[in-house]
Amino acid sequence: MENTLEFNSKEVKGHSQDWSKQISSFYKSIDVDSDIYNCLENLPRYVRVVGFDYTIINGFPHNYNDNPSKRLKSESSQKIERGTNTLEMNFSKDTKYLENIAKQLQAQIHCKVSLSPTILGILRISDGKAKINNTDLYKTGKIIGIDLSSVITAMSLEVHPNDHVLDLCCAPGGKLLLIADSLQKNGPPSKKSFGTITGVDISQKRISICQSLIKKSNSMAKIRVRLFATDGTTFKVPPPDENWWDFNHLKKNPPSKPNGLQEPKISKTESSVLKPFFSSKLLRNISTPNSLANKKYSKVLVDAECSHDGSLIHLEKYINTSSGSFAKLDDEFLTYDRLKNVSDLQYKLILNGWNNLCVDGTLIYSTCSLSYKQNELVIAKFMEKIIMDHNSE
Ligand SMILES: C[S@@+](CC[C@H](N)C(=O)[O-])C[C@H]1O[C@@H](n2cnc3c(N)ncnc32)[C@H](O)[C@@H]1O
Repeated sequence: MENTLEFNSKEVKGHSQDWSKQISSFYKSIDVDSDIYNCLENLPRYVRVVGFDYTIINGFPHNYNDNPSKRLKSESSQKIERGTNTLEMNFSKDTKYLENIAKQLQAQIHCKVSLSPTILGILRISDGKAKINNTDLYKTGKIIGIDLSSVITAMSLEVHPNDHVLDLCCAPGGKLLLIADSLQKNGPPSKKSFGTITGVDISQKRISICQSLIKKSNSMAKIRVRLFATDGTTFKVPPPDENWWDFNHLKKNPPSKPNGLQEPKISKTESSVLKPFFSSKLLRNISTPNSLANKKYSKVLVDAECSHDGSLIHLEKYINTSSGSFAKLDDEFLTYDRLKNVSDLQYKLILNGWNNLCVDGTLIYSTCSLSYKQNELVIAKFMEKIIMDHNSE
């Protein structure tokens, strides 16, 4: 099916009403409710309670009228399958804690806050425009804003505490921080929990925001994070040694040069020459032995740059603020040149994500666009390439 939105973006630029009609018909053609923008007025928003092991409650999706608190109390513990592990969750203890945070938040922002009926650890704020930045809970890093779809994307990686995760387009870092928390679910780093997350983003400004969010976070999981401000299409730094967290191991195997960094030899994005933009002290001090130069990540997330047409909250910001309009959205995100190049960029990002992924690893590709050109067609081109490469080996 053709993506009318992108093919016609040049013609509709500056004609916001046409564009709005056009996006509606585009959604209709892919079986998305064509009235999708009519609900822009009453969207809820979501926040994540930092430090949880985010768990889908009894499968997904759920009836939104369900009462999660009541249901969770009646099923005080539940076995959850996570990869090859079965985890026992104590819902009633978690629910009490979450209800308490929801109550505090409600008192601070003066609108209804409830537990998400689908994912334990997520709170639903009835008013999508409610601001959380001035609340104590946000300032002390106990909650962080996130879309429900972002939570589901990050959870789809099914991270295990020993996974080394690569997030190739990480800023501002909502998914990265959630994944870090999931790595921490068995407690501090150890032999059984040495997982890390490496975030990469090309935008210095956005990665600085990511760094601030990490610093603000109340979660110990930030010890597992390192960030690189560089191009995700060529990034090639291996994951850390599995003893990175062990001071004694470090003492016995000190890095050969300060910070384990060597003079650039090949390219700026090559292994062992690229300096992290941010990392915990332990992760910064590791040296990458030559034997690990070809080591790869067990999980890769490519949350690619896109046209943002599927993000209703994002669109609402453009349309319902005094300076906003569909035309502004066109100018900033849907220009012909941007759309022409974005699917090439997406293809290069997913291909490099694949090159950084170990055998039997998991790669998730996501966008906040509903367009075929940026989703199905990128995946098809990528699959074609890896099948061809495989056959010619
Ligand atoms: C959809 S946003 C990522 C959102 C992020 N994963 C999160 O959960 O907060 C896409 C990001 O891709 C970044 N980006 C664009 N081109 C890139 C490239 N060549 N390499 C790495 N990052 C890139 C943008 O700067 C932007 O921050």
